Amino acid sequence: MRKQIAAANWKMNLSYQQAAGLLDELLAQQIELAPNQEVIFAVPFPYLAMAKEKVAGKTNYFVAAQNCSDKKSGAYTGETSVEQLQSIGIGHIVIGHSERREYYNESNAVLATKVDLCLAAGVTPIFCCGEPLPIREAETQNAFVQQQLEESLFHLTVEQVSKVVIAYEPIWAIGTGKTASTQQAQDMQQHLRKVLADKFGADVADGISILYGGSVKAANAVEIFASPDVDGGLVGGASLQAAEFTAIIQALKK
Ligand SMILES: O=C(CO)COP(=O)(O)O
Repeated sequence: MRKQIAAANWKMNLSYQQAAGLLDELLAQQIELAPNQEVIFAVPFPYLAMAKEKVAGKTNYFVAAQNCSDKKSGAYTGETSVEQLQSIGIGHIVIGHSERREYYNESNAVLATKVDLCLAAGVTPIFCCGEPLPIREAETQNAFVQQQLEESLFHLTVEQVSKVVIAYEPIWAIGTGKTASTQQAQDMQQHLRKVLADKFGADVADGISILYGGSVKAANAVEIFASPDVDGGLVGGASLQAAEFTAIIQALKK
């Protein structure tokens, strides 16, 4: 079975002390993960080293950055490169979250470059995609999200794309409490897997983990994760609560 992943996206939340305390509380549960299960904490840049230290030695627990530069290196004040993140042991980076696409104008082309930089450095990109509400209301979501994959991932080789984790996050479900229905999530993720199969072959598509994100909670995680094409979740608000995120981890398919 492909990897089942519970990924926490803390976004720009928590003080250092709160972040350290949350990790201590979560890790103290000593949740045993099955060989195909992973937990990833996507934490703000200043907390990466601390988080790495706390998950050290815990099998299948990882720390991710929430972004990276689309430049390899150089005079880009304030930016952080993939290679700098890799050099401190960061092996996963969230790429193209809808908040970065919206607030920082990250295009599919820029995101393709970021994916390339991740793969060149041996870092796993967690590639985010998803439609805004008007697209959903127009019922053109499949074409919209398919285009995001086509423009950012379809230049990859079979070997490269097999290393990508995808997170489908309908923008209208992010932070709203209005979770996509289980059917809506499954329909889209099944469509994305078919699109990937048509391009890269069924075996490769079947091996790619596709997460759902958008108001995942302890109360809905079991139902959402049970769908055949949902391989876990990328979780915002609920990941800031130890009890919530513990339940979400425990909802992963084995
Ligand atoms: O953006 C998200 C995760 O990346 C989802 O956020 P919420 O879980 O708060 O809806």
